[in-house]
Amino acid sequence: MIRLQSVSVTYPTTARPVEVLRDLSLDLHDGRFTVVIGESGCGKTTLLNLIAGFLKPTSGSASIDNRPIAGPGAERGVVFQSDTLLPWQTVQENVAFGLRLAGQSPQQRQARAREYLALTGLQDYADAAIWELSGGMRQRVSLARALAVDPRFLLLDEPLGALDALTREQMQEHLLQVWKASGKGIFMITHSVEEALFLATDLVLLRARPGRVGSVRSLEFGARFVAGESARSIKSDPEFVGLREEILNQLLHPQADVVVEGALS
Ligand SMILES: Nc1ncnc2c1ncn2[C@@H]1O[C@H](COP(=O)(O)OP(=O)(O)OP(=O)(O)O)[C@@H](O)[C@H]1O
Repeated sequence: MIRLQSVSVTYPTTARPVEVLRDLSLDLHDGRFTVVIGESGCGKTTLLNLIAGFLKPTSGSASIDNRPIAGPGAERGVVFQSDTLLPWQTVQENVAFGLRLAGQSPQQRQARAREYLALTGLQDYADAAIWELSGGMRQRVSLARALAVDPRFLLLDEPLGALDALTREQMQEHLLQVWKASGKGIFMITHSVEEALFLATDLVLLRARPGRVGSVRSLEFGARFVAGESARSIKSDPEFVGLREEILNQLLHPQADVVVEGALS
């Protein structure tokens, strides 16, 4: 389990120190799909950077299995909004890239890359060049590359934000299928309330200035999708629609916060 305990982050900018997160506590459980939503600038990426080990808290602690997070680690794979693929390499070479750093033989790397290309539905594109792929396919390559090193947690910073609406819906379904098949813990940032509701098992609303947890909810819409219900049926369910409006209202009128107890541990 990844645990953030009373973390605060203050950036020492040239004008004056900026307190971005204050006294934030959050648990990320193995195998759960935690989604963070909150207004622009409330500190979501800062939170992801803490979990990834790119940043240390100004105060408080970030730990994995009670060990302090001292930097990036192979058990936490990160996928960013814009892909960071190597354009001169093929799809399969990109997926195998991280495995070279992990010290695997060429045969092991190719076998593992093929396995994760199949998981992300890209088995027919192994030899394609990156520039031949659509935005959604590139994000799937990024996902396959992060999964191939077998992290316990995937950290996704607005991974679907640059995609058109239809591809985004398809990728949401795809993410849930990958989550189910891989059993990984996922931590994801999004700006879309609908996306957050559909994907999250644990939905975290961040409050702004300084960023702190407004509420945490346990949800089962994603579990219903992986159990076989269609995305359209789930997203048009009155319960889903009602929650979407409620959360939009909370984002627009922060005083409407409700902290749901028991979802943090
Ligand atoms: N390295 C930094 N130095 C100084 N200020 C920073 C730094 N990184 C982020 N900030 C500031 O901290 C605040 C939170 O930034 P962060 O990127 O974490 O928010 P966010 O919720 O992810 O935003 P968005 O939704 O717009 O991506 C912003 O005001 C940003 O300008």
